[in-house]
Amino acid sequence: MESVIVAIDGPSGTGKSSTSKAVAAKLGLSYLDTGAQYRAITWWMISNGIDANDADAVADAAGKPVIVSGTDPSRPTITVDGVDASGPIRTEEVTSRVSAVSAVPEVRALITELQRSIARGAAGGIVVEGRDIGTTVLPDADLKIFLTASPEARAARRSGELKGADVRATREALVKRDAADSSRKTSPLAKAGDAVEVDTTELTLDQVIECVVTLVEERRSATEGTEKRAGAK
Ligand SMILES: Nc1ncnc2c1ncn2[C@@H]1O[C@H](COP(=O)(O)OP(=O)(O)O)[C@@H](O)[C@H]1O
Ligand SMILES: Nc1ccn([C@@H]2O[C@H](COP(=O)(O)OP(=O)(O)O)[C@@H](O)[C@H]2O)c(=O)n1
Repeated sequence: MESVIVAIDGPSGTGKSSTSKAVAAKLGLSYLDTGAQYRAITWWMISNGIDANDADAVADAAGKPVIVSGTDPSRPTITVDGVDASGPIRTEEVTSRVSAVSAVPEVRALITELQRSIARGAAGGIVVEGRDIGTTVLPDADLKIFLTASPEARAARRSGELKGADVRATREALVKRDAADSSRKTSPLAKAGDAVEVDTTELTLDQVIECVVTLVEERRSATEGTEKRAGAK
């Protein structure tokens, strides 16, 4: 297989970003954080005075910001209208509004198209992480992984990142965001039927990375075997 497309989905704090970046770096693949794109469009809406809960206003403005994602796993970047957005997209304000903005079908249609064109352009292969990559964005991905972990483990990981954050409040915010992401009409957070589910609750990050690298390598050698047999016919 010349290039491999890996889709990694799952709720917040399951280890998607850390795992995807490390796997891409180890295997020489590109990397795309689709959550960062939804965060970027949400940041633009807030900066331009558009109410995230006003779906019509969000839909009308969705085509205005120009979002560009850099796909080097050792240095992922994101800009909005040429401005570095990597810091501002991680604020509490963006986190609390991103589910509303990302539920708007016009937003999803635009961002999904952007994601597909980035994946098509990644000649050596790519790891794409998000919520609907295996189900909607790249249903023909070579390998689909669905990461899970208990809400307690996920909240502990997240509050470890946000220094001083209360674990209970973090857990509540996270469960609320998962519920919104899983229940929206357009392309909800869901496990694809053919995805491999990995429960990371009791695993270290290194173990999760190793597990996914092994799955990619297995998939690659299985496909190469099939390609060789087809070529020999
Ligand atoms: N298996 C794991 N065990 C412990 N901590 C982890 C594990 N996987 C990820 N983390 C940590 O949890 C936090 C959230 O991980 P991240 O990759 O951002 O998750 P997601 O992208 O799914 O929201 C990070 O600080 C990361 O280092
Ligand atoms: N493919 C995706 C990725 C993210 N999202 C939305 O973007 C939000 C932020 O995603 P993220 O991956 O940055 O979230 P974290 O789990 O890293 O906090 C999610 O809560 C979803 O609302 C989405 O709808 N579809």
